[in-house]
Amino acid sequence: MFASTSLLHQRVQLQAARVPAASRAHRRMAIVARGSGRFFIGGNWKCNGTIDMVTQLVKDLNAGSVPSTVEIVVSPTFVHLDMVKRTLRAPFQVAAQDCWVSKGGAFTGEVSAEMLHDFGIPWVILGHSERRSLCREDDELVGMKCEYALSQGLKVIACIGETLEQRESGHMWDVIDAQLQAIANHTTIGNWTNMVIAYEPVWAIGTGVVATPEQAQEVHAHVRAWVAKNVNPEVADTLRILYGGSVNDQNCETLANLEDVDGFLVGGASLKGPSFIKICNSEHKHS
Ligand SMILES: O=C(CO)COP(=O)(O)O
Repeated sequence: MFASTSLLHQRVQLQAARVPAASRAHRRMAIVARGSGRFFIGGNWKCNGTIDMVTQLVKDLNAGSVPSTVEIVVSPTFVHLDMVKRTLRAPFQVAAQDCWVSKGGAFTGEVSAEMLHDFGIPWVILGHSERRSLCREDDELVGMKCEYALSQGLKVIACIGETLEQRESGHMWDVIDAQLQAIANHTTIGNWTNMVIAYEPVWAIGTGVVATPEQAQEVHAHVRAWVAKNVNPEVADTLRILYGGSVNDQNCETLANLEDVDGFLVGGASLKGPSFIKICNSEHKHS
């Protein structure tokens, strides 16, 4: 089910219109030329899984057929991470769901970026809304985490997104801009190629209410325009902006076809192997 269309955002469309954007096809060629998958699918397993369940999920993913043009990264819990990394076949990669903000040491319960790098974990998700709300991670902390993880050679899936209250009260663009600004403050231009941005409206996460194609495209275009204006136009052209929030194997094709949607970050549906494989094939059908 798609959420009802909001009419909030002429400002963004005007802003987006001022920035000469590369076409989707041109953008994807540039992304491929620098060696990345032109479309990106993340599977965020959150705090789920037993050894048996994870073993079966890895088996299902390994048996699936996925296009070589798509970069696919699954993110198990810390305890399952090494097991999944060792048993999942290429092209699947793995990501941690978080890491500590600085060098490891006396920080009970934490896992540092250098430990992940040492284990050969290429990616980390940072700033997920569940960590922002449940663990009180603010914009500045998320920016600092991005900076440290990137400095240790990790690639980052940086999450942003507004709550329903922020959207309905007209504060959504300020919230999104502040989240982007904090990330940009801590990221060198060169490091943006090691980062993807995941737009995950909080009201769509785990609710079954997915953003409408208009809502998703509007925010993705805004994010690209913001990065073009405040970071660098070339960075914006090749930045992969993912949508997350109730993506499933039924709605993924419509969303994958949107101009500024370069992939997904999938929660619940990434725990079901066959569904996730279908989502991994959603963009391929449009190429
Ligand atoms: O939070 C998400 C991915 O990080 C989205 O979760 P759902 O796909 O379960 O809505």
